[in-house]
Amino acid sequence: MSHQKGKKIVIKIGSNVLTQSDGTPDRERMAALVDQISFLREKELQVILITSGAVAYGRKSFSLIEKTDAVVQKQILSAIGQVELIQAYKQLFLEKTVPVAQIMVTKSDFRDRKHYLNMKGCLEGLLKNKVLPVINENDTVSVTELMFTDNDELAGLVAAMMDAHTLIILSNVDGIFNGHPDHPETELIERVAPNSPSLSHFIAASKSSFGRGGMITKMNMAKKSANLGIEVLIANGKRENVLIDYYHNKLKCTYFEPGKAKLNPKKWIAHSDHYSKGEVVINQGAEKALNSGQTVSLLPVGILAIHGDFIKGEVVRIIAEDGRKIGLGKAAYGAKVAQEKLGLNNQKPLVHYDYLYLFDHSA
Ligand SMILES: Nc1ncnc2c1ncn2[C@@H]1O[C@H](COP(=O)(O)OP(=O)(O)O)[C@@H](O)[C@H]1O
Ligand SMILES: N[C@@H](CCC(=O)OP(=O)(O)O)C(=O)O
Repeated sequence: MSHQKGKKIVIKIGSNVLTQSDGTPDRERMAALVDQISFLREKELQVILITSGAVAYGRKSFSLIEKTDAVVQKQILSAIGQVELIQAYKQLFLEKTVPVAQIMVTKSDFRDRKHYLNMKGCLEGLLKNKVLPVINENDTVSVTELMFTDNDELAGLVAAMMDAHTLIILSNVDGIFNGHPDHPETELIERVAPNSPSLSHFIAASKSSFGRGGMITKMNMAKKSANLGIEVLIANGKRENVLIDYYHNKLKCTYFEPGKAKLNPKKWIAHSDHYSKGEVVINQGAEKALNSGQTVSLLPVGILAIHGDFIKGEVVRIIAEDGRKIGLGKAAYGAKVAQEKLGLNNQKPLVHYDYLYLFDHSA
């Protein structure tokens, strides 16, 4: 693995990496990671940081005085903790003369193309100006269904959006093990080839004390990102010199080999399942054509039904006759026009090939 100048790396740090076992902030660990990120920047790699820890920091710095609803509690703690978290990063990066910027996002910011491009433009501007973007989910407004599964999902979305070369997920384990990491006989899975079968049977539902999603989301997100051409490493952020070892290609971790990179616009579509506004049911002929490996767009002649409402530019879910989810695509026109063209020949594609993403059923 060589590290070209300008290589874009997204690094995600989990809550557990930044806290000690009793939940108090682990300043030493944060300082060590700040040093290492600064080292990568000195080597002229571009880094985007996704960091969890707001709730954990808030919990340790503030005690609620009134009986408060659990959801509001989390909102309060994250709002309080985020200030502490970013303050701690700012102070430490200042010592390294690295300017930082705080970016708080919600799932809806990935919902439409406009928000998405605005966010991307801002991050690109920051990188160009050599500012380190420090991203976290805006937990004060993201509750229940508006939430990302966790920051691993957010990190995958950001890596795809920014066309990153590498995504490094730092947790409190060395990677994915072929059993529970606490069992002595389990071994670290060091390499995962593109399109290899799911590893979910190895993963216990347990998660670390402050984590939200657990290893399953990390694995799903890592596979998806690798299929989009991004190399993904799940590694132990508590390990000394984890990022330096990454730089010197000697990191012990789970490495997801990147698949062949696909066309760029497809990356945001691949991550848009939750945001799709409508469904397009296609016939068997259309399904076969789309899966043929050829450059095929989705034409109205192969569409059996349109469900839900969507406008031009929004993402639609593509469904087989028997209800299987086949893929996602950006609609070239809205649901109303699509209804009129249903089953007709010689019509403009509803989803152009460049904006069509088919699910990989091995993931
Ligand atoms: N097969 C496995 N390999 C590695 N970790 C596993 C496995 N099964 C369960 N886990 C658990 O997943 C946890 C990491 O996920 P999570 O709690 O979400 O961390 P983070 O806070 O870093 O996002 C580990 O601490 C570990 O206990
Ligand atoms: N936005 C939350 C992050 C929640 C989360 O995803 O945590 P983790 O599983 O540790 O990455 C916080 O800062 O506390």
